[in-house]
Amino acid sequence: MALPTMAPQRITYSPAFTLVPTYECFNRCTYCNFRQEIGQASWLSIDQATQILKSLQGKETIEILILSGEVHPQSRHRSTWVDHSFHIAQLALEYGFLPHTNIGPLSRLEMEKLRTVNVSMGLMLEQLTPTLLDTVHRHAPSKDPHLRLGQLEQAGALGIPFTTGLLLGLGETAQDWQDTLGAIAASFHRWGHIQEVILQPYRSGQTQLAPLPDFPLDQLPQVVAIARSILPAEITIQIPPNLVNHPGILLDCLAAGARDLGGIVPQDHVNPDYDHAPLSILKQLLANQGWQLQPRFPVYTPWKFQFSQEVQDRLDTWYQPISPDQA
Ligand SMILES: O=c1nc2n(C[C@H](O)[C@H](O)[C@H](O)CO)c3cc(O)ccc3cc-2c(=O)[nH]1
Ligand SMILES: C[C@H]1O[C@@H](n2cnc3c(N)ncnc32)[C@H](O)[C@@H]1O
Ligand code: MET
Ligand code: SF4
Repeated sequence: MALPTMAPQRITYSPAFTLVPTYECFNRCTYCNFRQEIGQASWLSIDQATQILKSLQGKETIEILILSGEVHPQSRHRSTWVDHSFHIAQLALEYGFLPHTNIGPLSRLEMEKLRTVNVSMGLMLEQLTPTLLDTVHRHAPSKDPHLRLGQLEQAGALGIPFTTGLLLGLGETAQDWQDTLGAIAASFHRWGHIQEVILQPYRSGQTQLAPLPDFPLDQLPQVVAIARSILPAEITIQIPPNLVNHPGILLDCLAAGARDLGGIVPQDHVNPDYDHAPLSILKQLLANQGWQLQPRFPVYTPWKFQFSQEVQDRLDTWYQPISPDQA
């Protein structure tokens, strides 16, 4: 008798493109390969953004990921920076894409403004332990864990679909992983807004202020298993395949409960030294183990959230109405 064949399990990714309002950043996270010194980088102009968005139309891109260096909350340039990020997201919507913004911690008013032009937003919690404020985050006020946890709460109170995550390998302990994951789970239980948690292994690059040893990739499947046991089932665990560039470990992470590969982008601006493998290679690798790689939107359950009319109209163009004979 033939054994019943298992239907292939779905693994998702987001066909994305990253736009960077500015690489200038007032923080100095010692591991960052993205930031540039203030006054040394030009900002992305609206004209440049328009050209890029036009060139992406009609291809596979769905999500425009807006990642930025940060302007100090008390700087007189702060509102210019927030407004600029707003206009880039608005432009992305106009050109037919679904924007997701992660530009650092925001005041309530700033978050309320940006939500009107984003389908989801994000901020990595990194790690909850305050000890990192004496080491890698000594000169990064935005990485205060209380400030960042407050952002999860603020996004929850505002009902914004949210992505967060852990940066692994900063000098934290296994207990710190559990504490950070526990705090994310607690915020989700209060508000129900966290859709995915990224487990991002630190990988060194060419331009960080102070290199750290790489996070030992062979420990990642164990971290995925811990995360799966702490996080509610509604939260998807995401791992970046360009940083987890060892096929056996990538598959072990899926076996341990990771179900998403995040934004697959032509160029990862945060980790410019780690290109993504071609999609066809990833698809085949996963298919060999009975996993089916499929694109997804940057918001998982849009019917659970309220959006601005502008965002809702754009979402409606992507979500095909279900016809009565399909229902
Ligand atoms: O390609 C990347 N996408 C990154 N993404 C995007 C992510 O992979 C997903 O595409 C989006 O969250 C959409 O759901 C982030 C999103 C966040 O909210 C916070 C941090 C990151 C970090 C990265 C990153 O380093 N590289
Ligand atoms: C956008 C997110 O990218 C992550 N990030 C910043 N620098 C690195 C690096 N060298 N390796 C991996 N992730 C990094 C941080 O977690 C930040 O919040
Ligand atoms: N500056 C933001 C943060 O660290 C997002 C980009 S990091 C490369 O949260
Ligand atoms: S990780 Fe983000 S906050 Fe830290 S220096 Fe880089 S751009 Fe700035």
